[in-house]
Amino acid sequence: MSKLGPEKAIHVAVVGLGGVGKALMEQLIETPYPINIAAISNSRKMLLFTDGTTCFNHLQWATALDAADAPDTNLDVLRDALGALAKRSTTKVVLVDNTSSEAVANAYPKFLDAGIHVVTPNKKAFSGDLGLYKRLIGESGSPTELPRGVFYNESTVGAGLPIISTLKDLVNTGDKVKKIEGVFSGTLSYIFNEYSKGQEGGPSFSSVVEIAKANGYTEPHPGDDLNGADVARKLTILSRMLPGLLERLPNGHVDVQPTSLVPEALRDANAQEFMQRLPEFDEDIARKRDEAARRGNVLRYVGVIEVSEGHGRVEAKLEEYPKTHAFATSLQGSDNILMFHTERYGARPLLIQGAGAGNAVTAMGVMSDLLKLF
Ligand SMILES: NC(=O)C1=CN([C@@H]2O[C@H](COP(=O)(O)OP(=O)(O)OC[C@H]3O[C@@H](n4cnc5c(N)ncnc54)[C@H](OP(=O)(O)O)[C@@H]3O)[C@@H](O)[C@H]2O)C=CC1
Ligand SMILES: N[C@@H](CC=O)C(=O)O
Ligand code: NA
Repeated sequence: MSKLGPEKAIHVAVVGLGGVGKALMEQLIETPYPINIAAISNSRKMLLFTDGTTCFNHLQWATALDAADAPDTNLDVLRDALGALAKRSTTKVVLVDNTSSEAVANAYPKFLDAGIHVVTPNKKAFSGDLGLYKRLIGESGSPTELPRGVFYNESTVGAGLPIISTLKDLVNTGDKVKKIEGVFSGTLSYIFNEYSKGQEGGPSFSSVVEIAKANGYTEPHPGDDLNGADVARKLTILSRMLPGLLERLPNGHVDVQPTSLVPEALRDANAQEFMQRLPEFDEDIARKRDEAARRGNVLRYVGVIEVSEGHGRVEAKLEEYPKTHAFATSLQGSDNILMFHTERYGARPLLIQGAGAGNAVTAMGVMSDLLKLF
């Protein structure tokens, strides 16, 4: 329980109020830690409370945003307002990005340079352009007036599960990570956990995808999960944290070519058309499931990162596993399972398992990152 008084309150701007953003607002309202909401925004509207004169009622944020005549969601306006607040405040100012927007991700360096901290479940900045990533980790950039902000991104891999923090701890304490393998997608885990239960006559693939979407596991466009891009992003995020891996990969950078489960005809479909037309392709994937079942196996979508003497490998693929394998027996719902094979955890890997997608658990990871700033 926090004993911190209101004078210790950190200032938090919440950008993105979809599934994760709404769950975060609930946790911000409930928390005993002192937090001032400095701004809220979705893709259409933004409300700023950085001038200290607005009395913001946390409980009515949705009504306030809906009612607002505030069409400006300009990130420079937000950065300037938060930057000014950072200059005059004795406590920290934080941008929380709960979008999957590349535009917001691209703006992080400007926020960090203005002394604003960044907390986010958005994977784009840490898995996209290497130049942007180098700016984020401070390998490039120019001197700043205020001390540079720091970023926390626990929920970018395994939602609230302590994956990023564990990997940081392993690396920072000098352990040598040799291999990370597991099921990295909550959506694909849910889909194959449920789908493998049935055989001929079981649930259709598209109906299971529909439930994963309704449960808040999927990306805003479910094709981003089914084409393996989301797993590839998570593998890239972890790979970039692993000393010595990049130089062992072909061309010196992570280039995951994930197996895609998206039918060719739906490759360019928008989210709505994608979901409408997915049932047309149910038979193709049912055939794969039934063939695996006849061999006594189940389907699982897995990721592997390997670093060995002179060699590196990063892969995302659909594999068959015997029904007795841990990936077949121990996973339920949207579970992720990650195994860290390291020098110290030699004989038996360090294992992390639990819900790897869902609004509440993702918001919990974001919230836990925010609490690191007190
Ligand atoms: N759901 C999960 O289990 C997990 C999600 N994540 C990540 O969390 C993030 C959010 O996911 P989720 O909540 O499911 O997504 P949603 O689609 O439910 O919500 C996204 C929100 O972002 C807003 N938005 C989009 N673009 C902008 C922009 N340029 N400026 C301001 N707001 C914007 C949207 O506005 P509007 O309402 O106007 O459309 C919406 O409120 C994603 O990056 C996802 O990868 C990470 C781990 C797990
Ligand atoms: N869509 C993602 C959400 C978490 O990153 C997943 O299913 O794993
Ligand atoms: Na995590």
